[in-house]
Amino acid sequence: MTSETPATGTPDSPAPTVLLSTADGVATITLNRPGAMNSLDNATKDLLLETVRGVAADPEVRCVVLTGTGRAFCTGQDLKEHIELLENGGSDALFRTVDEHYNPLVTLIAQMDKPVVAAVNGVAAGAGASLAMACDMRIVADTAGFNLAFAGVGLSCDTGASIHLPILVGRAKAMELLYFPRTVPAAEALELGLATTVVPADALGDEVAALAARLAAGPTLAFGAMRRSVAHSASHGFEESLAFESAMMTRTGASEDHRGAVEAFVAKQRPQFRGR
Ligand SMILES: CC(C)(COP(=O)(O)OP(=O)(O)OC[C@H]1O[C@@H](n2cnc3c(N)ncnc32)[C@H](O)[C@@H]1OP(=O)(O)O)[C@@H](O)C(=O)NCCC(=O)NCCSC(=O)/C=C1/CC=CC=CO1
Repeated sequence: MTSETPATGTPDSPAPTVLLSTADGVATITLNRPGAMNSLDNATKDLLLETVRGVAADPEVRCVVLTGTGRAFCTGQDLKEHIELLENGGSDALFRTVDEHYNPLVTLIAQMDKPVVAAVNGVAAGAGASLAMACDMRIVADTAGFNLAFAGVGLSCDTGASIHLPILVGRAKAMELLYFPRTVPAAEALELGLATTVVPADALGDEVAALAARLAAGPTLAFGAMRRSVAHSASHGFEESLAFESAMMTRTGASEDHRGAVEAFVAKQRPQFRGR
C-alpha cells in the first residue's frame, strides 16, 4: 500500500514542511524547506516530531528513511527564526526546544524498534548532522557533506552529537570537528566513518530504495532487538550486556519470524519475514 502527503501547495495552503510517504513497509520522511536549507523552525520541529512518533508507533512500517528536498539534508536550528525569538524573548524559553523537540526526536530515531536510514542528499549541519548520525546508516550523495556547526554559533552540541559522533569517528576526531566546524565532504566522511556509503547524487534515491526495501523485508523484531542490544552495550558493562543480549534472544526466539526462518532453513527454502 502506498500513501503520500501532498508535495506541492497553493498560496492558501502551502506545501507541508515535512512530507511522509509510505509504501511496502518503508516510511520516507522528507524535510521540505528547501529555501531555508531544511533548517528547523518551530512549526517544522513540531511536525517532524509528530511524524516520527507516528512511524515509530505504526506496526506496518518496518523501515524508516529520513531525507531532505533541495541541496540540504538539514541544517539544524533555523537561525533566522532563532535570532528573532532570541531578541524578543530571551534565551531560556527558546532553549527549551532542546527538551521539547530535539531530545524526543533523537530518542525516537535512535530507539524505535525498526531500522532508520539517513539518505543524506545534501549538507547535514548542526542538529541536522546529529539527526543523520542517530540513524543506523548514512547513505550519502557524493555532493553532500557534514558540518558540526554548533561552535560556529557559540553553542554546545545537541541532538545526540556527543553520543554518536565519537562512536562514529573516535573522540579525538570528534573534538576536532566540534571545535573547528567545516563541511566534511562525502569522500572524507566515508573515510572517517561518518558516511556508511557514498553514491553518485543521481543514484541516491534508487540506492536508498533498494536498501530500505531489503530492510523492510527483514526480521523487524530481530533488527529492533539488535538496535537495543548495541545501544545498551554502549553504556553497560560486559556481564550486563550479555544479560541484555540474552533477554533479546529470548524475545526474538518467541517470534513467528524465528520459527518460520528455521523451518525454511531446514526445508532449504528462502525465509519470508513478516516482522512479528
Ligand atoms: C555550511 C552551511 C550549512 C552551507 O553553506 P553554503 O552552502 O555556503 O550555504 P549558505 O550560503 O550558507 O546558505 C544558503 C542559504 O540558506 C540559509 N541557511 C543555511 N542554514 C541555515 C539555518 N540553519 N537557518 C537559517 N537559514 C539557513 C542561509 O542563510 C542562506 O540564506 P540566504 O540565501 O537567504 O542568504 C551553512 O549554511 C551554515 O553553516 N549554516 C548554519 C548551520 C548552523 O549553524 N546551524 C545551527 C546549529 S545549532 C543547532 O542546530 C541546534 C540548536 C538547538 C537548540 C537551540 C538553539 C540552537 O540550535
